[in-house]
This record gives sequence, structure tokens and C-alpha cells, in this order.
Amino acid sequence: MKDPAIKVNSEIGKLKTVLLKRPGEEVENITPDTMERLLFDDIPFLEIAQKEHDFFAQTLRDNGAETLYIDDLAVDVLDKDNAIRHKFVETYLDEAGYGLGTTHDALYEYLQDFSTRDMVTKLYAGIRRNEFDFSNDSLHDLAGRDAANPFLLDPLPNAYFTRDPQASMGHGLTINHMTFKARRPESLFTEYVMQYHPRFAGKVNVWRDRNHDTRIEGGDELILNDHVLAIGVSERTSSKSIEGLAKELFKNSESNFDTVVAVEIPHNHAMMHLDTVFTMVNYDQFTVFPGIMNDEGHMNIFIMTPGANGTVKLAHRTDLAATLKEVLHLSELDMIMTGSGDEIVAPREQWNDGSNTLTIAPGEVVTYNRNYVSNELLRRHGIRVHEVISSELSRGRGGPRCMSQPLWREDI
Ligand SMILES: NC(=[NH2+])NCCC[C@H](N)C(=O)O
Repeated sequence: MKDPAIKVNSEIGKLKTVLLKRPGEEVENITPDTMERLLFDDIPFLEIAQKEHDFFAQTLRDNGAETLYIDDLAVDVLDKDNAIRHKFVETYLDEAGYGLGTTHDALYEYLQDFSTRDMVTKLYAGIRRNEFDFSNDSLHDLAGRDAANPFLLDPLPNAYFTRDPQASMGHGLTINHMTFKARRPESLFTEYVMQYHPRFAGKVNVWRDRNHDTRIEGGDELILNDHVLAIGVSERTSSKSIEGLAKELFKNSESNFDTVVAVEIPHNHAMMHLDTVFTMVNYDQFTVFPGIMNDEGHMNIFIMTPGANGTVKLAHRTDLAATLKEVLHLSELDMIMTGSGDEIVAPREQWNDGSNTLTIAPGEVVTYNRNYVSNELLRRHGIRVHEVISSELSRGRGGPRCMSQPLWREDI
């Protein structure tokens, strides 16, 4: 049987194909002044970040996964048809605020001189204001905050977190309208790959595209099984997006999803996505950061199911473990606390993505080596842990699940 273009019906099925992006110049094109806006907490050392990412990718390949790189796929698409390349560049410049005028023309001409590979690399890395000569007659570019930005086109340092610009679910995906400007261009690459690359064109469902004005990011989108999703209501995903996605999935005859568990989490940078505080590591085992529950262990949770005439029924819950048992029909389950729930270790390891595990098969995960307390606890709960090196990668505030977008998992 041919490999599926996209087939992801769980968080834990054996990982067969995964989408990655190797960190490039973009992670060093961050400055102290732009770090916060670009969603980083420090400036990684590129050479080491690349070595760490190569180690991560090799770990996945050594365990049976095919690794695809989004920039390679984008080059395949943009290189084969000048009209597609033209439309992509025009859209990219328009979304960056250069729809027309001298800056648009200068940037377009500058990019024309690049090979497709070099153009894609350059777009990820960013284009500096002083990289080429042109007579700029735009007040917008010459005065105010934008003039202080050393880049005409911002670098995309978060691109190695391929979890977020899209989310595979079933035989399709969401292509996401991301929350912050710093990340929005990332999903344009996804859109073109899914629409034009022969591996995906005409073979995948787009459950929600990036042209909505409400925000959603893949770190919030968890595929609990072939008909149940958990989606975080978070700093990065709005309840409106979740409602819109649920209605589409419930009405689309090609979707098997009939239950969405909306889980409200604190809205802050450390816990920007649900997968920074909660992941599924086995049929009945989960990691969870205790700081997302109140003193009584409660949260704000809604089970969403199809109602009459295309509406969505809501059932309110407050206990995460009980809700998971209910929707997954589990008699028992095991919630493995980040950092053993210790008041110092738990927040430290959550900050460095101790709960952001990537499950590569039921009961088998990839984690950051720096989260040694969480890793030891996972092993004590019978989980097989592959540790990857992480000192530079973790400065971007994302872990192994963030750095990976499954395209095919074996069914469980
Ligand atoms: N799925 C995730 N937890 N992704 C982490 C993304 C980190 C990135 N710096 C951002 O703020 O967007």
C-alpha cells in the first residue's frame, strides 16, 4: 500500500514520517532588542543548535521515522513553476507590509536574483535593511519604529518549531493563522507545499486554512485518538478558532472527529501552548505540569460534540483526568507530573519543556536531556525515554514535540 500523504490518528502511534526544519541563520539574526518580539528568551549559538537538531533528527530516523524538511519541500514547489514562485513572493511581501511601492519592487528584484534554494534560505534568515542599495521613498520605512528594525523582512527563528504552523489530524491538517506577526509567514510555506507539492497536492484535507482572522497554533492541537482531539485555549489559540474547527470537523463527511476537548490553560509565554504542559505518552499515560490546575486540582474544560443543525454541544468539566477517562473510555490512567511535581523542579523543567515530550511509539518518547528529573520519573512509570541534547535548542522555548510535525503515524 502507498504511504499516506498525511495520516495521523493519535499522539502515540509509531512515528513513520515527520516534518522538520533545521535551524539556520535566522536563529542568530536575533538581537537583544528584537528577542522578545521574535519570541525567544536568548540568542542560540547556531553551530551547536544545528548539531543538536541533527542529533534529534537522527534519533527519529534511527527509530524508524522518515524525516522531511519544510524548506526542501518548499524549494521543490517554488523551483518547478515560475508562476507559483511569483505568487508566493508577492504574497510573502504583501503579508510583510510591502504590497506595493519602491520597497516592494526592490525586494522583489533582489529575490529574483537568487536560486530558489537560496531565496528560501534567505526568506527564513531575513533580509537586512542595508543588504542592498535602493532609494527608499517610504516614510513607513524611514521613520518610526520600523526604521529602527535592522531587517526589512524579519528572520523566522521559530521555524524549527514545525509543530505550530500546521497540525496534522486524520487525513488532513489545519494550516494555521498564527498569533504573532513573528511567526505568520511560516504557514505560508505550508500552504504552498500542501497545495502544489506532488506528495500532498490533492491528497490532503485542509480542515481550516490560514486565511481566518482568528488564531490557532499546532502546539495546542493534540490528536488523542481517531475521533477525539484536545485543543488548548491558550495565549496562541482562541476559543473562536476551536469552535470554527470543531464545526468543520463535525460536518465534513471526510472527518472522523466527533469530540473536541477544549482545555483552558494559563495565557503566558512559558505555557504558550497546551503541549508545553500536557502530552500523551501511552494509551493511558500522560505528562502534565501541575501548575495548570487550581488549588483544588480543577481547570476549565469543555467537551464539544455535534449538536442539532450544525451546532456544537458543550459539556463543562473541571477535572482533566476524569475528562480524559470519559472521552477515551479509560477505567484508569496515569498522569506523570513534570519534575515530579516538586515546587522548584516542576516550574524549572516546564520552562525547559520537560512536559513537551514527542511520543514515537506507545510508551516510547523523545525528551530533552536537561530535564533529568522528569526523564527519570517517566522511566519509573515504564516509559522508554530517548534523550536528546538541548542546551541551544531550548533557548527558543520549545521541546521535541514543538520541533516536529508528524505526517504519518501507524494507527493504534
Ligand atoms: N508547540 C510548542 N510548544 N511550540 C513552542 C514554540 C516556541 C516559540 N518561541 C514561540 O513562542 O512560538
